[in-house]
Amino acid sequence: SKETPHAGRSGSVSSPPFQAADYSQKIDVNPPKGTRDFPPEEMRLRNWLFQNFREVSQLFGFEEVDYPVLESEALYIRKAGEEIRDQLYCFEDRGNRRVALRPELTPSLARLVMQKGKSVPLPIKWFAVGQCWRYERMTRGRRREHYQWNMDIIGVPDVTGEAELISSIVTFFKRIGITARDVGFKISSRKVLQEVLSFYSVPETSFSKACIIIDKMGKIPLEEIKKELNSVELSTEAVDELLQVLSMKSLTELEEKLGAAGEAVSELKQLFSLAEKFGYSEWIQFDASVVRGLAYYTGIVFEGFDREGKLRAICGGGRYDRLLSTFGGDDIPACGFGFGDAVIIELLKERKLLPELPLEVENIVCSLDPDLQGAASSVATVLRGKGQVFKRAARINARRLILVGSSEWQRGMVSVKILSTGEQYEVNFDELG
Ligand SMILES: OCc1cccc(Br)n1
Repeated sequence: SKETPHAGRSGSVSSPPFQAADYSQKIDVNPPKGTRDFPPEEMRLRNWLFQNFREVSQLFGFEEVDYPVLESEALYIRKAGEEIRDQLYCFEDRGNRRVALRPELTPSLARLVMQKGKSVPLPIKWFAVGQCWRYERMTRGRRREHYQWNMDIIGVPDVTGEAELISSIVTFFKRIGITARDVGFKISSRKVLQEVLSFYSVPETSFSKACIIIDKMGKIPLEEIKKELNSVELSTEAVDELLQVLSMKSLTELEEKLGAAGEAVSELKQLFSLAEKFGYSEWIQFDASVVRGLAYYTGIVFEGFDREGKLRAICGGGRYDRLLSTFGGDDIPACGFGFGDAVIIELLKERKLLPELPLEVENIVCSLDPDLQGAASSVATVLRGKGQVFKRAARINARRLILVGSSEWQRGMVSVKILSTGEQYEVNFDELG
């Protein structure tokens, strides 16, 4: 572009604070790699999905919160080798601060809970729907942003928290036509892992790293998994024992292995018993291989999966009782889940359950005479004032066409045409509402 010298206040010439637009090159009209636009039709589907997220959250008595998309990078610097850390969308801002586009919402929630301290009575029940980011090499062509629905309960130490969270997700699935034949929840507890590793006096510092490695099972070769577990101080014997336990799919089998006295088995049994009471037993199954890929989980973990096995996990969550202390705060028991906006839409498409969301319009107001534009505006304003929603374009399936014609207007009347039936009648302008 032609550089126009910018005479600063002192009159000296400095380089312009910005490059003037260069109109010789057409800009790339696509959004940045890995991101999406939401034109009207896609936006209606997104609003429908988020409305269901919000209504279910409020049905369970949760309050909506939100946080900045941009957070201090420090919130996400965990040393457990998580994928989310490797893909952090981070940079140094103009104030030389290390910042990141949030890859998840839970650390922001923990920060806000710490900020609020004792001013917020427990239990806290908050939900959020927020855009989250990752910077992934586009080789895999995966998205770099998605919207995540989160529900979190802070201050409830027992598994009633997790039971309620799973119930809220089941409620959501039912509202949008998904049944237990389409989707299930694999449920386990990181205390299973902890109890096995404690038999082999594996250092506590290896626990989170071991969880992250195990979460890669099925994604990388088993030999690689074993090697990585050895590298975080698990003996070959401990690894073999662990892999054997992780293959368990029955609580009875687990109880035979670990005994009934430990927290892992007792909490899982309590959760399955509560599931009976909530009426969602058919949706859940024990699966010891579920550990989830976030370092801070400390107890029950769960993930929603599609029973046809075609899609990635639909949602996931669990208990994270020690997240606040990793930020220097006092620990408060907590559990929560994240539910992305992409896989669920893929599932609805698969199951032919996408909702029909035509643009709905009540009225189109149309003046038949250029001199009646003002009158048409008065009619539109009255209709709007009465909560009527209308759009002027003729290509949308409005219910009524309000015609402001000269002869009728002189009699204080407007014509109303019901587009679906063709029925037409006159209405006194003063009685429009
Ligand atoms: O599920 C992990 C994740 C985090 C941020 C953005 C996207 Br897309 N995916």
